[in-house]
Amino acid sequence: MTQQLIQLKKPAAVLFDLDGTLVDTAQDLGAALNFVLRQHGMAEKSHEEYRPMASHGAKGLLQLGFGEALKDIDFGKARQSLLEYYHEHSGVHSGLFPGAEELFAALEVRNIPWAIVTNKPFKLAAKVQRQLPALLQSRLLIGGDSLAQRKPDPTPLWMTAHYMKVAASSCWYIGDAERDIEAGRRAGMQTVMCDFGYVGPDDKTELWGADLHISAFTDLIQYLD
Ligand SMILES: O=C(O)COP(=O)(O)O
Repeated sequence: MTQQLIQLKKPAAVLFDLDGTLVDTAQDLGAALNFVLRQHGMAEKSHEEYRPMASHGAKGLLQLGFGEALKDIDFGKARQSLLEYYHEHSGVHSGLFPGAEELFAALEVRNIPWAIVTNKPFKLAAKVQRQLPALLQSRLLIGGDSLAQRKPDPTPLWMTAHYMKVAASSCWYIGDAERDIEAGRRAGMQTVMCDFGYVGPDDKTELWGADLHISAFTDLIQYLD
C-alpha cells in the first residue's frame, strides 16, 4: 500500500538506484554468493536469507554467507570470486521490477530525463544495463567506483544532476536502502522508498525519512504532472 507522507513535486529529472529498485538482481547475486560458499565448503543461503542483503554489495552478501567465519578467509579473494562469477552469470534471472517500463514511458512522453546511480561496480552495472535494453534510455550510469565518493555520500547524485543540467532540489532519487534515502536527503533531492525492494525484517524504513513510500512504480505516475 502506498503511504503518502508529502506531495512530491513534479521532477526535472529522476535518478534511480539499481539493485532492488529498478532491477531484481537478488537471485543472480545469491547464486554468486552460493558459488563462493560452495568453494569454501560452507552451507548455501536460501533466497529468503540473501534477498534482504542484495542491496548491500559483495561485502554484505559475504558477511551474511560466512558470518563469524569471514575473518578466517581471504576476503579480497572471496569478493573477487563472487564478482567474477556474478559478471559471468548476471543476466540469468534478473529482470526489471513491474511497472518500471510504464514509468520510463511516462517520463519519456513528458521529456523528463532519468539516470541510474548505483553502488554496484560500473562494469557490472553496465552489463546489467546491456542485458535489459529499457535501461539504455538512461542518460547516465554512475557506478560505485565511478567517483571517489559513493552513496550514502551525496556527491554521485550531485554530479548526475549537474550533468543533466538540473537543480538537485528538483530531482527525485528512488531507492530501496537506507544509504539511498540518506544520499538523496543529503543531496537535497526528494526521496522515494521502494517498499518492494530488498528490505529486511529488521529494517525500520519509516525512520529513514523518505518523502514517499511506493509499492509499485506506477504509484509515481500521478506525481509527474
Ligand atoms: O552493489 C551494490 O553495492 C549495491 O547496488 P545498488 O546501489 O544498486 O543497490
